[in-house]
Amino acid sequence: MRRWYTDAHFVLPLSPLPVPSSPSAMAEQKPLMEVCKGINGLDKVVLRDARGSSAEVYLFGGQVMSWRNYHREEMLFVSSKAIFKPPKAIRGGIPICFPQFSSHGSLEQHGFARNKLWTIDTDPPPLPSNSLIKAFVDLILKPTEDDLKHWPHSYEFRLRVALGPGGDLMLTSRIRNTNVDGKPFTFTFAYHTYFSVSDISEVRVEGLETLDYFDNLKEKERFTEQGDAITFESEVDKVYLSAPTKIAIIDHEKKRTFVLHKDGLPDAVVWNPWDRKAKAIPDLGDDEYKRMLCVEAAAIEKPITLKPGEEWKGRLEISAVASSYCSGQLDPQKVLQG
Ligand SMILES: O=P(O)(O)OC[C@H]1O[C@H](O)[C@H](O)[C@@H](O)[C@@H]1O
Repeated sequence: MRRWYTDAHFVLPLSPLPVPSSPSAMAEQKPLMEVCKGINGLDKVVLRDARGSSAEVYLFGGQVMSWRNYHREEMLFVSSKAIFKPPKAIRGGIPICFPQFSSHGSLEQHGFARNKLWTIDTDPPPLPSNSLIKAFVDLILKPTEDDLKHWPHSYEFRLRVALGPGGDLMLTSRIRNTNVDGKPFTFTFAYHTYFSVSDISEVRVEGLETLDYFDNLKEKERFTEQGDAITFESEVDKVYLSAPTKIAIIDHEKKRTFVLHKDGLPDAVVWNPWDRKAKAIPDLGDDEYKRMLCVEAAAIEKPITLKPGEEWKGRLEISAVASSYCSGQLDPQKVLQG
């Protein structure tokens, strides 16, 4: 594998560059993976595939901040008031909640991973030879001496962000216990994904019907969801337990369906702050709750425990498909072929 480094730029072709279809396509051809400056000079990695989909990952937070389809349409929501000043977490994209989801423990809300500067692994493990992935980056987070004072565990967290065939966004987290004192550690986790939606009142979530959930708005009391797809008309903050591996977010107005495929992440959080809470969140516009929905693949109810040397893996794949989507049909392949 070849690599180029310059002071301002770091470019890593992951496979032979695609053959452009025309001279203008040739002029537009850009590297599949590039490191450059984002908002407020923060470093970001840009991934692109040959057909024009892309993803942007900020090293601060290891946070995916953009995911665009072939038509260059943005799939993720980022608040217009988002603050890009470490160590404040950025409101939007896909913050990583680790080693604690929400306030389920003694650490700061959602743990510290979203407030840390991650590094790029310049020599990542290779993709499997049969992989269809065209562009990817591996980010790594390890504790500093100072971090160990707050959470006394050594770990290596490797986050792989990839663009799959069809422009899907693929996130793989591998967390390894590297403690040398023989001690296990326990954590909870979420991919806190902010989806961009046309109008929250026109959105339906399928796949969570009849599940049990903890309602964060009712002191985490346990309830059972009714049989209908989930729709939105007020604040929602629920942790659905043992959710299926596939969940669909159907945006009627945009005629778009997001299909989430999760693995190693049993739970799913659904959050929309609605009008009153949106006004109380300083880095969210008053009306922006209408254009966002968080559906978060997570491991919360049963925290993960790792002994030294053990590794945990949690994967999320998201595809965005045109909604000729049939209700109740959660297989993205069928949707694409339909
Ligand atoms: O404001 P943040 O710390 O980013 O948290 C935003 C939201 O995250 C999750 O979805 C939680 O379930 C909510 O209770 C929380 O309000």
